[in-house]
Amino acid sequence: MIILDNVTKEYKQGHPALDRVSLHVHKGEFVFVVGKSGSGKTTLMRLLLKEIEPTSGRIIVNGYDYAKIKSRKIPYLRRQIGFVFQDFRLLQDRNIYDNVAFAQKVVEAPNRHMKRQVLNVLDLVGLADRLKAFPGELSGGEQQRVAIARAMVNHPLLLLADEPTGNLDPVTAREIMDLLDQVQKRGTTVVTVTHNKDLVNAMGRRVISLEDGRIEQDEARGSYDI
Ligand SMILES: Nc1ncnc2c1ncn2[C@@H]1O[C@H](COP(=O)(O)OP(=O)(O)OP(=O)(O)O)[C@@H](O)[C@H]1O
Repeated sequence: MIILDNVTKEYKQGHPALDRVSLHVHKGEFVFVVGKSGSGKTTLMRLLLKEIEPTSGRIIVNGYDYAKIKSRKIPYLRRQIGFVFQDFRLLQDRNIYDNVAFAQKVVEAPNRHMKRQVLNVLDLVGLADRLKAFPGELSGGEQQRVAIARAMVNHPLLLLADEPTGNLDPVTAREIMDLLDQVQKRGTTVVTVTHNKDLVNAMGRRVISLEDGRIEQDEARGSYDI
């Protein structure tokens, strides 16, 4: 699903944010990426989203070689990747239904499927009864559920989450992590950047630790003990 081969990203010459990182993530895996501030976690996510280009090395996601992909194919690639951010990034002037439906419209899904799919994912995240609410009327945890529903509505093969629980209390954070766990159980590969040691240690999943742009540890049922 994800192959990184000797990937380096230098924003400024001589200071690699990622330094010769090689990594394989299999289809359907759940992976945590941990590490101190500045260790390169967000850079890794941005490379996987093809928001930025590596300075050197090779990135292949779902069979797409990022160096070779034609620009007209990039929308197809992005359609297969959902993402969730710490600050939710919902459209404040749209209701919950429209926030999720908007992701569908972006990929020009046929209208007759749209409504059913939106309702399905909102049901999955437990918000089927809040369709008409606006983001400002929801708690942080509920807003993150909407963001996850939006990320899932196109049935992505890969879900990238950058600090999805960073703004949430511990109980809500656990609920969001359990939701990502369900997303993975439905077949989506999930890569989650987090600083939340308790959750990483509770979930017993693969943990990739970055330090100064390099992979320090990569453990199948890892813990977070930096
Ligand atoms: N756009 C940019 N231009 C220049 N340097 C950058 C840029 N983005 C990140 N960096 C640098 O790259 C390094 C890695 O940053 P990155 O944001 O990937 O770290 P991080 O592990 O996500 O940190 P945090 O946990 O604080 O979000 C840091 O030294 C950072 O200052």
